[in-house]
Formats: sequence, structure tokens, C-alpha cells
Amino acid sequence: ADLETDMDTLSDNYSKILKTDDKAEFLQGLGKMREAAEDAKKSKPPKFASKPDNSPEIQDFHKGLDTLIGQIDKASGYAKSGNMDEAKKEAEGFKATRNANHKKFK
Ligand code: HEM
Repeated sequence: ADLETDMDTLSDNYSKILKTDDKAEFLQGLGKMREAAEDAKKSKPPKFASKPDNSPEIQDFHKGLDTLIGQIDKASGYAKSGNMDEAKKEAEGFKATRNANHKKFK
């Protein structure tokens, strides 16, 4: 998918997971977020469209997505072991990653 579509998928599922306390629904939403974040690595931010893949800008873009993926995996781990409170707390932390990366790349 293109970057905008991946971001819309991140956004839709992020709203869902913040609203639910249902473990299965939470994990399903995180799974879709993870796929979208991985897929986003195939694109470049429009403002850095002409930068090569090995440029500092694109490497830093990938690093931002990997940070989010790491947080998604942590939240999944908590949810799988039944600790929904910790899982939701971890998910709240996605916001800081989103905001920091949007400042640089959006
Ligand atoms: C929970 C995490 C995130 C959410 C919910 C989110 C959501 C969004 C949304 C709703 C948009 C606007 C899409 C549109 O124009 O239709 C957007 C754009 C964008 N986001 Fe994110 N984002 C997240 C994380 C990130 C991360 C980690 C990065 C980079 C490492 C990133 C980079 C961008 C860029 C470059 C755009 C502009 C895309 C374009 O203009 O084509 N986002 N994001």
C-alpha cells in the first residue's frame, strides 16, 4: 500500500486498540498496525522522495518505524500474558513516537 494508506491503517487501528479492553480485539488491531508499519518501510516520506535508500534521512525514517514496531511487540506481549493494563500503557506510548516522527517526516 502507499504511505498514506498505511498511515490511515495505523490511525484506524490505533483508535480501536485504545478504546477496547478485549484482548482478542486489541491483538488483532496491533497485528494490523504492525503490518502497516512494516509496509510503510517500502515507501519514502514525500518530502524525502529523492533521497536514496541509504541516506541518513531514509535510514532514520526506518528507525522511527522500527521503534513503533518494537512498542507494538511489547504491547502484544503484555496482552498475550493477560496484562491488559500494561498493554494499554505501552500503547499510550505510541503517541510520542508518532509525534516525534511526524515532526521530522510528515
Ligand atoms: C501510531 C502511530 C502513527 C499514526 C496513528 C500515524 C497516523 C498518520 C496519519 C493519519 C497521517 C495522514 C495520512 C493521510 O494523509 O491520509 C500520517 C502521515 C504521515 N506519517 Fe504517520 N502515523 C504514525 C506513525 C508514524 C511514524 C512512526 C512515522 C515515521 C517513522 C510516520 C510518518 C508519516 C509520514 C511521512 C506521513 C506523511 C505521508 C504523506 O504525506 O504521504 N508516521 N500518519
